[in-house]
Amino acid sequence: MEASQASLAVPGVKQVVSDYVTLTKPKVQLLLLLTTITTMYVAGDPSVGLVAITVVGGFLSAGGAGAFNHFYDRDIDAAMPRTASRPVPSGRISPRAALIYAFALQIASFAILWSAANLLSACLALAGFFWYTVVYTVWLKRRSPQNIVIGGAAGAVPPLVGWAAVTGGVAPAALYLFAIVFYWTPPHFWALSLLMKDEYARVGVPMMPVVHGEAETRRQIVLYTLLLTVLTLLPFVFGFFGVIYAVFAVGLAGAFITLSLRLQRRADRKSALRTYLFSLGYLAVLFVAMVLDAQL
Ligand code: HEM
Ligand SMILES: CC(C)=CCC/C(C)=C/CC/C(C)=C/COP(=O)(O)OP(=O)(O)O
Repeated sequence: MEASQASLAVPGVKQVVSDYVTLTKPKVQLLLLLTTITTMYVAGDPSVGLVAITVVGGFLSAGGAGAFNHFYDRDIDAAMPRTASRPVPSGRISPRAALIYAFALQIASFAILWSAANLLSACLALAGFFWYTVVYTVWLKRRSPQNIVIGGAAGAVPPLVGWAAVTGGVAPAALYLFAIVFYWTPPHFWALSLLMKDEYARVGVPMMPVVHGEAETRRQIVLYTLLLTVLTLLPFVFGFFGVIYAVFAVGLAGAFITLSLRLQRRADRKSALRTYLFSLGYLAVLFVAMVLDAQL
């Protein structure tokens, strides 16, 4: 009896490991790291070892940032059904442990990137960590509907980390890749926020549909998708990428614009979900297309 009570109270090793992995937002990491890896092959001809080290460093930094977000947002996460069962609000991991873990991961990231890649890539990852934790999570998320636009810059840092790891610098082309993720983030998140509006409203987080309404959010999604389209075509116009990239960029942009216009016209949840899901594939395919273009 006592033993079974103890096993109820103390989470098993599997649960603990799974919770600490959850703190790093692993699914989001897959796409963040895809942009890092593909950028590395656009920037040059990195060794497999350097790519592996950069992936580990990037994972630790973004994972630390995710853990900090779980720590800081535990009050609002506890009040939203989507997030209530996360490790910290559900009590399986203490806030203190999550905070220590967050900084430990970022310190490990800095040490690994600095020693095995270079100081610039380590500093850029640290800047991404700072932007996502302090600027987005602490400062803007609960204050302004522009939280995604400004705070979203953190998620655009991984290509800079990858570029710096390979070349030791940040060329204008790397800033293009940064800008692409930067302009992609608002349509990605705002489409999803249309589905989560009531939850955000309940906890007082001023996301776009809560503050400016759903119609304005759908309009902004179309606007940013158009800006993103122009931006993604510029590298072709300036000769940085060739025809392979252009074919993918035009095809992807056509589909993204079609979906965002349909979302505006139909104003239903299904279209919002489709636009959000497409945004994930859009970014992945666009970055892979860059590698194909650069290598073929
Ligand atoms: C401020 C910027 C961003 C915000 C607020 C945001 C927000 C979200 C939210 C709320 C979800 C729903 C799933 C969840 O609850 O975790 C999500 C999913 C996702 N996001 Fe973002 N996102 C941002 C930027 C990015 C960036 C830069 C990337 C990668 C380049 C990314 C990749 C993903 C992926 C892959 C998913 C799907 C994860 C899953 O299926 O659980 N996001 N995002
Ligand atoms: C280089 C570096 C360190 C980059 C870090 C970038 C990073 C971790 C981006 C994650 C984006 C994301 C999932 C935001 C959701 O936060 P949210 O708090 O709005 O969503 P939630 O309500 O699901 O917690």
